[in-house]
Amino acid sequence: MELDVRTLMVVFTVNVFAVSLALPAIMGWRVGPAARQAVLSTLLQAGGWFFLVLSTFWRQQWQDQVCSVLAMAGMSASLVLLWRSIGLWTGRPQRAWPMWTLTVLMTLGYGIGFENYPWRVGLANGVLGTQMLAIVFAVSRHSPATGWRWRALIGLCMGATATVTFWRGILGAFFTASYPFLTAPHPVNKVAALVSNLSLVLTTAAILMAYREEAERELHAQAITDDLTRLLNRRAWTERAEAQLADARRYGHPLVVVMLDIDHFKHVNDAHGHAKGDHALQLLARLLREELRGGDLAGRYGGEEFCVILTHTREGQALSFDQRLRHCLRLQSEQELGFLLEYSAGLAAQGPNDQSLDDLLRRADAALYEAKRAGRGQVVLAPRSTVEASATAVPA
Ligand SMILES: Nc1nc2c(ncn2[C@@H]2O[C@H](COP(=O)(O)OP(=O)(O)OP(=O)(O)O)[C@@H](O)[C@H]2O)c(=O)[nH]1
Repeated sequence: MELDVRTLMVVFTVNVFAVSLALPAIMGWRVGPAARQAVLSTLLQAGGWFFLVLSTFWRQQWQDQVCSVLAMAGMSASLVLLWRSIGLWTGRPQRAWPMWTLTVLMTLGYGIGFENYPWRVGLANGVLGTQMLAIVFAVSRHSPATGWRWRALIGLCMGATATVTFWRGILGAFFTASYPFLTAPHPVNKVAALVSNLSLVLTTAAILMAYREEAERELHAQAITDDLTRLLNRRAWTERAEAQLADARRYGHPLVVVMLDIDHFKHVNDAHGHAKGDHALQLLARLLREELRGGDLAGRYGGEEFCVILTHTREGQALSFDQRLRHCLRLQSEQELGFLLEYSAGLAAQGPNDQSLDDLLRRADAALYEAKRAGRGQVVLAPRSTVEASATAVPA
């Protein structure tokens, strides 16, 4: 069977164009930056190949030079964009200027030295192959938040394409007589065309997998996050808090639950408007995030009520946390909201009688009620045992 290299290149170009139209049609237009750059990458690849095929109709004429330069620029830029989208998807974006610099220098060097065949073929393939290896490196870096399948697919495709690209570059630069032009029926050209076609199919599948993974991650984040404050919502907080509590019981480390509720919040809404009320909730959520340590857990429990788990923490440290938060809220609320915002808090340290999170929450809630009843703007520590707690607790 005789494979015609130019025909394979034309088929490939048509396929890349089809993919660059199909991807946005499948993903939609309102996608994140990673997916957008991946789509743009296929579009540039299609453009690059279009000019490459076009260039083969005018060998060694000025049209060949213009089309080839555009082809190299498009292909190289396409690789940079794919590399960038992988950085975003894996949560490890890198500075892009070295890659862009390579693209610009290669395009310039290629255009200026076009008459020198070994130079231009060696340079272009060397740089393109290097950029492909950068992609292989990007997908092979440890990224626990992303699946390995799509990364492995891209790594495989780019590894194979880089191999034929370097092979072509070495032939062009050092064995020019055996590799006279791009569409010559040389094995490297046939293999390159086949590898490119195969790699396009698999890379497209990998891009769609990465996109689906991103969409799933976003959906999950939305499902566990409170829209207004960006803290965990009640269900997610409860789930995680139960796990924290189980850990604390298993390893015997101290843990404190804090329930806090903004004081006179109805008045905040009535006097300053609902938007200001929302801003107040966001302010307290932000300060909570800033004041908490890594393993601690804050969530919006409902309306103007928040719940916090302080791990490896005893009552004294929890009281210091409350003092810090209270102090920051006083300062920031005057500055940002234009009025003083305060909260009441109930604090319950895990004791031997607490069988579940519900027990702890009940005691913290009773203490919060006490704080409200005692005049607000203060913290109350729940008595340690559930028996004592039920004695002081007043139904909320
Ligand atoms: N702006 C805003 N207000 C909310 C939100 N969720 C609940 N609220 C309001 O929070 C207010 C809570 O009022 P109350 O339960 O009477 O509590 P309070 O006025 O803070 O009184 P105390 O807790 O006893 O100090 C209600 O007016 C709710 O409408 C929200 O997401 N945004």
